[in-house]
Amino acid sequence: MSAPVYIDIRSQRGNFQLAVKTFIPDGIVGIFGPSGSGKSSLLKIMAGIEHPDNGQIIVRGREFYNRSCKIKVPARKRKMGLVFQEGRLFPHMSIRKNLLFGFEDGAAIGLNEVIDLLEIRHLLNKKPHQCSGGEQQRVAIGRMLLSSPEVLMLDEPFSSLDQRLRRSIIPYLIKIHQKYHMPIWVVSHDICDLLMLTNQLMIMNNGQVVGNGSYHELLFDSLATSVLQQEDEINAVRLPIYHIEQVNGMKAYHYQKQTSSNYLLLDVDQELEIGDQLIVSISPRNISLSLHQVDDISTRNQLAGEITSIKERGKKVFCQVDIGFSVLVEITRSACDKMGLKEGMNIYCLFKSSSVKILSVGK
Ligand SMILES: Nc1ncnc2c1ncn2[C@@H]1O[C@H](COP(=O)(O)OP(=O)(O)OP(=O)(O)O)[C@@H](O)[C@H]1O
Repeated sequence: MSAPVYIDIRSQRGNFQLAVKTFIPDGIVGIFGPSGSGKSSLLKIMAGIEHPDNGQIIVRGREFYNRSCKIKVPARKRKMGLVFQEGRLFPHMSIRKNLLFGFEDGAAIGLNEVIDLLEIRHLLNKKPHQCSGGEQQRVAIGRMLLSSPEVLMLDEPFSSLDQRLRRSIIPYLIKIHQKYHMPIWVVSHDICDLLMLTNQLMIMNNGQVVGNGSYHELLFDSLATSVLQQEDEINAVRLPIYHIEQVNGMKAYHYQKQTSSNYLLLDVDQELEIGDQLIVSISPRNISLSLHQVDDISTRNQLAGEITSIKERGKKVFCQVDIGFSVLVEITRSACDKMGLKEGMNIYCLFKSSSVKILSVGK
């Protein structure tokens, strides 16, 4: 649709040097890296709140910064919407007034649209302190949307909230992206939070971008691995529910539009409906591979797929398998050799219903 983002900047702040040279694609991008790696500094520079010492920034064809050409577009003209961790709502103003702050007539996104999208109508007459942390986050995002940003940037939008609350914002971010096709960049310390939103990650370390790509690619990238190795590998996937049926006394959730024998058998407390967007996680260690379906076994989920890649990470071997979505499966080298696993082979992924965690359910 539009050109992605090009950044080539250097910035010295005391002992810390930010030296970033990268492209950022459209879509939702998760920015991950240890504390002090420069994530917030980068977002502030992109927003125009701070400026680098030199370099160039181009966003969707517009040059925001070019030291040699003396271009320095001010923050208010950039339309880079940066939402801070704590939301920064005005405490003395009602939620309605907070939302309308910065809203200009003729803005691309209307007030009612934002109120409905973020489900905040019941909050309009309240003050920020009368809203929960999650509600305040939604209002802060709503206020930013009303300023018609071209890119929505969220700096640790989840970290002041407990896990359940902070994850409640994720379906709203997905809805924003689906509705407005707006690039969204999210900084988080929690890789699982990011993977609930997107597979596309940018990894930062010591002021540099050390990886930019899909989580599955980055897991096997030697530079990005220096950061990702601190984390357990995880499959976190977003699945739409297209059809629900009863199979052997359990509910089977079909996640592919076309008819398929692949479905998830899940232990779910809440009532799920067709059209729901389910975000689930499963550890690569909890999935087994089999060359055939296995009848006399208690493992209920046996999903047919194709091995798309086999890669090593330290002493571990990971198969990436397409079962209608891409999953990583951790196996031993000896199992891989004994089964003669190869890319392109048909395979079954076996896992217990109880090993699938439901992270979020949204519409
Ligand atoms: N204005 C400044 N003057 C001096 N040093 C600064 C300034 N701003 C940031 N820094 C330093 O830059 C480094 C990167 O900070 P930054 O906040 O960008 O990291 P971060 O990756 O967002 O960290 P966190 O995840 O903890 O928020 C830190 O060492 C910080 O102390």
